[in-house]
Amino acid sequence: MAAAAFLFLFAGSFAFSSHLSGNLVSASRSFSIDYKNNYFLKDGKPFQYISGSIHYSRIPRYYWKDRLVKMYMTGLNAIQVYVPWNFHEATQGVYNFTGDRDLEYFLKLANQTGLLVILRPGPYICAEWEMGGLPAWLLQKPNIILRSADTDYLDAVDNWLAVLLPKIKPWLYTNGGNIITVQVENEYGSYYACDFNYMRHLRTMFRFFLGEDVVLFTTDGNTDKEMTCGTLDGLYATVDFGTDTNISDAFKRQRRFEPQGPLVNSEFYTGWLDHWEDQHAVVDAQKVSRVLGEMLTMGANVNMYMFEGGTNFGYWNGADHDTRFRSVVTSYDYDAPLTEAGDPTDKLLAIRDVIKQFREVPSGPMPPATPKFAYGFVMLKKVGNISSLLDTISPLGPVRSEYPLTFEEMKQYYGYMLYHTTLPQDLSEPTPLISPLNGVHDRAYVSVNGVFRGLLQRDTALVMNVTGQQGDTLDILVENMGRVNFGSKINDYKGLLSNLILGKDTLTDWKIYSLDIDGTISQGWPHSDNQRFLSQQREPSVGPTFYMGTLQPNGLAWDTFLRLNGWTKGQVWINGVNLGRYWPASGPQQTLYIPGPLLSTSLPNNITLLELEGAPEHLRVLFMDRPQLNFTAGKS
Ligand SMILES: CCCC/N=C1\SC[C@@H]2[C@H](O)[C@H](O)[C@@H](O)CN12
Repeated sequence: MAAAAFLFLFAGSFAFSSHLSGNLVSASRSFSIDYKNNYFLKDGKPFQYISGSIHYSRIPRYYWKDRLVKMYMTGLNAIQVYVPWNFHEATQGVYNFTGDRDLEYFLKLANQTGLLVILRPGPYICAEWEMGGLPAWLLQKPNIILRSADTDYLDAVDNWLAVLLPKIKPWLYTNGGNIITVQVENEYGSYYACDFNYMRHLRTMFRFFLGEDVVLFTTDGNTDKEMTCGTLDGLYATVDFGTDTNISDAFKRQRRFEPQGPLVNSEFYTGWLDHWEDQHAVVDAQKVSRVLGEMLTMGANVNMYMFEGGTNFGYWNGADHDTRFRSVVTSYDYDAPLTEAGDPTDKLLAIRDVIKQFREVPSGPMPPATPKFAYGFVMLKKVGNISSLLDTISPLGPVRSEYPLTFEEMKQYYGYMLYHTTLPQDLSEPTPLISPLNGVHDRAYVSVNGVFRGLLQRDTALVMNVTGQQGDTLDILVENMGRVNFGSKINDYKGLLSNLILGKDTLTDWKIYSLDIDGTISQGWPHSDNQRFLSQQREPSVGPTFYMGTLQPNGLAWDTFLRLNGWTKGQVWINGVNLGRYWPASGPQQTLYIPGPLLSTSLPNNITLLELEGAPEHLRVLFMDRPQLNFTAGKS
């Protein structure tokens, strides 16, 4: 970025850094490390933070204050917050800090609630978030080396940080705000690149925009290799570990890299994440509170990951790829002290009892769970299968290509894409349709002449049989199930990454439809032209099909949970808002959380479902007043 632009931005940020919300900064505010006495100093006095992770990107703005107050009433004095780059720059060069993306409003609410902030702006954040927070448009540059000194990557990072960091600077504690420390990158030691030029570049950028005073730190998993590649002079090294790690061993490892200074566990796991088809992860509350007490007794600073998990709305869930691709579920409940819906749990009460032994906990009642309502059953009706609705959801029509193009080549980064071609010859016998290079990313729903025939799936279903006649249509809907957010496979391209072979024929001459489902639904479809569907038959379909229904208002807009009993897998929208993926056929998640503020108290609430495989005969959905999981899902 041009030096003049930097200087302009720097001067600008300086002009605002001298005060915040009209209050001149008193000279005594400071937050630093006392290396002699091994603790943080806040305004010159010893300070131990007891913090909890909360992600504003996973909670509707309306509920931010509710969650923050509950965290404060638990006795926390700080929160830890990620900034997902792709949440704010989904399109390159277009920045969004409004509504549910209003970071500064979130910081202001935390400040008003009496909570300090440990900010983690990445640029990579992991977090079971799509591509670990990195924007998918980075993949436009073939062979880009993410999280490295790759110039294409660093150019994009510099442009992003030049927008984000000046917004953060006025919120630093020394400038009158509540941000006490700032993390650089995220568990970099776990990443294969181990590129110190990259980490030095980030350190330079953070210092340039945030100044010399703020405490910058790193967090790494608990092995020497991770600490070796993840740490850097000038960035205070911290560790992360859960209840099954020996605390002394963990902090001895931190001491090998920080012989002096405060002990810090930046991510003390209070629970864990869930993948589709896996068992629901839980962590024992008594174990969490006991280990927390042991660390606080040692004088350690602890951040509990997560304290409030929230939801992966829309397409924001991430994925893992160890032995195989595993997509993270829509709920980020994380078995955390506050549930996905922000309800206090016994785990929270146990943690509060521990914190009382170390600091004064605010007096007064813990705010109660938000009210939930069981609105009951709603009958849906079929709108039509995807192939019959392309005029509506793909108004620009197809891109023709000899061979398949990826989502990134089509410049659509999330959701679904339709690949259309025709059968090259008669197939009277079942003929294998195969992705020899495992190129289906991630799940493909295959139809012949509009009739659903089955699916292909990354890593686990590379072949299926097809029959038909020459010239029959072959429609393949490909779902991006969330980009890998950890490890070397985060450059996770989506779509049909390589050719499909049918029998001995390589399939060619594709029509590829970018699908703007979210944009179309947000403009009122299909409810806006429901005359067209009034006579719509009720019979369910198999294969990718839209359904619609209406939840009649009852004067209440309370939280509720959508149960899709008998449905298979798909996506759901309510009043145009994408609630996320459902997959009750696999679990463990069985319901989708619907925050009450998304509902209307007086107007019909529009429900739209994209069922990818098979709908139940009854076409019913159920609004319940509690979540449901199936604990039997997944491998034994
Ligand atoms: C064994 C893999 C460890 C990967 N690290 C994880 S899994 C859950 C958490 C979150 O992703 C968090 O964003 C990471 O920093 C640490 N962590």
